[in-house]
Order: sequence, then C-alpha cells, then structure tokens
Amino acid sequence: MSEARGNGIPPASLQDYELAGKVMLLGDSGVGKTCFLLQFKDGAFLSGTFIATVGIDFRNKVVAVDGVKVKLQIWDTAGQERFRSVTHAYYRDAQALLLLYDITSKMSFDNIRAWLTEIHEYAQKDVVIMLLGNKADVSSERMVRTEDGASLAREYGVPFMETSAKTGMNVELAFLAIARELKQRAMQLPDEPRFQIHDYIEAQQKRS
Ligand SMILES: Nc1nc2c(ncn2[C@@H]2O[C@H](COP(=O)(O)OP(=O)(O)OP(=O)(O)O)[C@@H](O)[C@H]2O)c(=O)[nH]1
Repeated sequence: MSEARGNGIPPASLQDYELAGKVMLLGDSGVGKTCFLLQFKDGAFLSGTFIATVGIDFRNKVVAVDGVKVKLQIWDTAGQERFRSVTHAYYRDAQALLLLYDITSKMSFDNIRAWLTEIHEYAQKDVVIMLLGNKADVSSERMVRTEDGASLAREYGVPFMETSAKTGMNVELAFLAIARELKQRAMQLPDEPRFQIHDYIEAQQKRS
C-alpha cells in the first residue's frame, strides 16, 4: 500500500479506526498488569514465572462501540519503584488509566492512595480512572474485601470492578467501558444524555 503522506501515518480513509485513545495500566509490581493486557489482546494467560516489566511497552487493539471503531493504544508500565520516573513522562498523554491492585495483596491495595496522588500530579485533569481489584480467581488467598475496594473507589469517585487476568473476568468490560467513554467524549451529540461509566459497568455486570 502506498503512503499518501511522508510521515508514515496513513490518511484517514485508509485507517481501520475512527477514533484513538491512550490507556495506561498502573499499579504495584506483580498485580497483573501485563497479564491483564495480554488477556485482552490475545485472550491468553501467562502463568508460571513472573517476569517484571522493564520500563514501558504498548499494544494496540481496535474495539467497536455502537459501530464506531475505537483504537486503544494500551501502555503497560513497570510497577517497580525504580521505573517510576520513566513512566511519569507518559501520564500526560493518557486519556484513561486502569489502576490495578491484587486482591491477595493488602500492600498493593494500601498503595492505591499513593498511586492516585501520583496520578493527580502527573495526569490530565479529566483523565478517566478505573480502579480494578485483580486476581479475583484466587479467592482462597483474598486479603482485600470487595467492599473495601468499592468504598475506596467511591471515596475518589472512580468506577470499580474486581477482575481476573487469568479467567478473563471483567477484562474486556473494563476496556470496553473506557472505549465507550472516549467515544462519547469525542462524539457526544448535544441532545444525547451523558454516558455514565459507573452505570454502564453496573448494568453490564448485572447482565453477565
Ligand atoms: N491467579 C492469577 N494470577 C495472576 C493474575 N494476573 C496475574 N497473575 C500472576 O501474577 C504474576 C504477576 O503478573 P504480571 O502481569 O507480570 O504483573 P505486573 O503487574 O505486570 O508486574 P510488573 O511488570 O512488575 O509491574 C504472574 O505470575 C501472573 O501469572 C490473575 O488474574 N490471577
């Protein structure tokens, strides 16, 4: 295919999406960010040895929202403290942040407040934030109650779900809710009721 422009970006007519948005995965090391992304992108789960992300990496996936193709560029960040200064530089460009903790790790949950402080410092004011309690499949090792996740999310006014990158529970829903919010922000019609991400998640969870 010949490029119409010299900058490597195909003209709009050749792009296979109508809207694009940047999403970042954040949270302590080991909470499951890489697995969460791979489950969404490839429908696969990497069990076994944990290989910590070094720096930052991204994957694209196009999803359809009411017939509109939304390209999500999803950035997987390293949770380890030593990479923080690298990842801070990427916050400003992000339209949405998925903030994960591990329901089997109280510490990863306790650190969520510090993550939210960092987000407020480095991200855009109107960034979409979602709190996710991952590894919900390992209920025998649960250290964080669902109510505690929900009440922290309420305190900060962000939507919340428990998820599993292993079984796929709520993984797609989290990204679809983000895509829907981004589409609504970009294409809201004047007389259309405002999309409520909290209500959407609640309704979809009830349905499933
Ligand atoms: N049971 C279960 N294990 C999970 C789940 N998600 C991730 N894991 C496991 O948790 C470990 C860490 O997962 P990663 O996805 O690499 O964690 P991360 O948050 O990307 O870690 P960093 O790259 O260091 O920030 C791996 O051994 C995974 O197999 C889940 O939903 N359920």
